[in-house]
Amino acid sequence: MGHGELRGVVALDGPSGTGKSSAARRLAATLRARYLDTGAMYRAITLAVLRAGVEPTDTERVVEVARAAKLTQTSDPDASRTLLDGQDVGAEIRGPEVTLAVSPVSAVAEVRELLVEHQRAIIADALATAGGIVVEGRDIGTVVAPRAELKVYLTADAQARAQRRTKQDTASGRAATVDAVLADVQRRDAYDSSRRVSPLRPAEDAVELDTTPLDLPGVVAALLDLVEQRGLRVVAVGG
Ligand SMILES: Nc1ncnc2c1ncn2[C@@H]1O[C@H](COP(=O)(O)OP(=O)(O)O)[C@@H](O)[C@H]1O
Ligand SMILES: Nc1ccn([C@H]2C[C@H](O)[C@@H](COP(=O)(O)OP(=O)(O)O)O2)c(=O)n1
Repeated sequence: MGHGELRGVVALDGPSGTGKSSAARRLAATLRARYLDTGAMYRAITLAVLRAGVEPTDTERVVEVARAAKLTQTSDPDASRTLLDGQDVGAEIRGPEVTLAVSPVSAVAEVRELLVEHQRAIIADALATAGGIVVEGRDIGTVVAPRAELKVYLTADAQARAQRRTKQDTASGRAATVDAVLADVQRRDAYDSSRRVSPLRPAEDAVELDTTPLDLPGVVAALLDLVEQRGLRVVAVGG
């Protein structure tokens, strides 16, 4: 596989609805780099927990399920897929049942250890094969890739984030009101920021980017600027 135009790791963190997934995917596609959605991995383990009939707060059994689950996360920005025990669960992991249960599951230290190890292996492989990867989540700059060449922490007003999510849910056929989505966004923000293990917070050396006044192309352009300023964009010679 040929090398793309990104050298190294771009870490994108931030709360729900700030545009991490969409911006990371577009940035990676533009730079012909790899893309890793770590939230999808926590969601897939959460789906496995629900399918096993285990309570998301039953830490011991959650860890057993996480250990037994066969999780595959692909890193192609144009076809990022999540497979659980061989089955594509991309749609199901975005549903309300998983969204409701994902915070307690992702607060379990052993679950995080397993997934962080898996994520680091995907990153190492991407660096070897494509030269660069954009990784998004909550703890990429702080825990998963603390030596990332660029760390960006995305923020946006809760109201703006709830509006974006509501539009997205409606478009994918899930009924949602802005108020209900706002309550969910705030509940998860509080939970993810206050958990003991790897809480959501910006790395000390992260650049903060407030996306409230920006549209998606605007966010991607700002990220591309940062990539170029750091000298991480190389123009491939001969493809
Ligand atoms: N800057 C933006 N302005 C308007 N809508 C946006 C912006 N960034 C993302 N969106 C939309 O908001 C929704 C949530 O974005 P997503 O990338 O999934 O956020 P995150 O990964 O941070 O939760 C998506 O429907 C996306 O298209
Ligand atoms: N690196 C990560 C990524 C996600 N998580 C947790 C916290 C989030 O509430 C869930 C779901 O993440 P995801 O990015 O898919 O969620 P949103 O797209 O923001 O709704 O997983 C995490 O703890 N660490």
